[in-house]
Amino acid sequence: MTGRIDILGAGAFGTALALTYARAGHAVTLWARDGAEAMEAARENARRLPGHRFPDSLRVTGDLGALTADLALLALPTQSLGPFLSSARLRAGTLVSCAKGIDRDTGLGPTALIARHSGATPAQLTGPSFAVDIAAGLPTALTLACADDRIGAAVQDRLSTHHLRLYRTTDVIGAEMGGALKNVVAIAAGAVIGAGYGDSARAALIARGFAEMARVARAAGAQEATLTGLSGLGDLVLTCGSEKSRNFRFGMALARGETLGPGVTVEGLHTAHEIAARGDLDTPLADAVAALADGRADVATIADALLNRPLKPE
Ligand SMILES: NC(=O)c1ccc[n+]([C@@H]2O[C@H](COP(=O)([O-])OP(=O)(O)OC[C@H]3O[C@@H](n4cnc5c(N)ncnc54)[C@H](O)[C@@H]3O)[C@@H](O)[C@H]2O)c1
Ligand SMILES: O=P(O)(O)OC[C@H](O)CO
Repeated sequence: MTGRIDILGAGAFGTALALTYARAGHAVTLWARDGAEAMEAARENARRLPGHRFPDSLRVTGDLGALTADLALLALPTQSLGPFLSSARLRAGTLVSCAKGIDRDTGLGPTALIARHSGATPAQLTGPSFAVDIAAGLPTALTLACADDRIGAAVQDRLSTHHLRLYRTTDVIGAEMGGALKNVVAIAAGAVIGAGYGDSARAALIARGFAEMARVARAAGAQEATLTGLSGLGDLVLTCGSEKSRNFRFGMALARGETLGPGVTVEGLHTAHEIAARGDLDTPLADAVAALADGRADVATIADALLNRPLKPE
């Protein structure tokens, strides 16, 4: 079934989804905070996702009033969501967040922010997916999480395409936590590779990182099965294993004393700080990523400290 879909946020991911749904026959309106007119004229997002011409059924606007679909996707970075939602007063019946993080001001995930700031039904779209892969039309599987399973099933149906297959869950917390926490582990994995510790060390870090993800997510109320699915383990494997990931590249750069260019979205940095600041659980990797990013310790010191903790059962 095709229809109208609004997408808010014309970064790499919002643009990739807009291309996907416009190609599938939906009438898509993509809202951009900056540069809407230039994108509409060029029929391309040259800054965030170059090389993909917009289909005729994709329209770009800078006017929030032009958004009238009953289903809207929010493709903004997590830390922007709260301020944006509180001022935007969106009308859509269902708002699907694509953000992978935890809001540092409130400690809330994206769907709780939607519920706090709008009357819409909140849902979360998450899982292993690089914007460039989706834009290229490569096969991709994601998780659509919605507490209301009837609405979730309808959204799953509408947002699945031939190449983009959506699975569904009502475990919104699990899906959100998997997406947020895998970014922290990806930064650590990037640091391991950047420091030259090798693939075996990265595999160990991924496994221990997954144990830490499960600990934090369970404490937040997530179901175990969600964490071993696309939104947890699936996205962890992708993000820790590819230099296409900004979180992974950020970790590599940290280990090498380099920086990424300005304006690069690195969600895991905020999530690491949020988890480390809570201090209520055993989270050595989140603590390490926060310390590394703040310049409080270097990779060698952190690796020594992690390796020399008391031995324990797995
Ligand atoms: N890029 C990917 O491959 C990918 C894949 C899956 C999920 N995501 C998630 O999608 C979210 C967005 O990532 P992205 O890759 O599109 O980021 P991006 O850096 O490419 O773009 C972010 C966009 O958000 C806009 N923006 C930022 N703050 C804003 C505000 N306050 N109001 C309005 N617009 C604002 C920017 O102008 C920019 O267009 C992140 O949470 C990310 O984890 C990204
Ligand atoms: O580039 P990253 O690190 O934000 O990762 C993008 C997606 O979350 C991968 O699923």
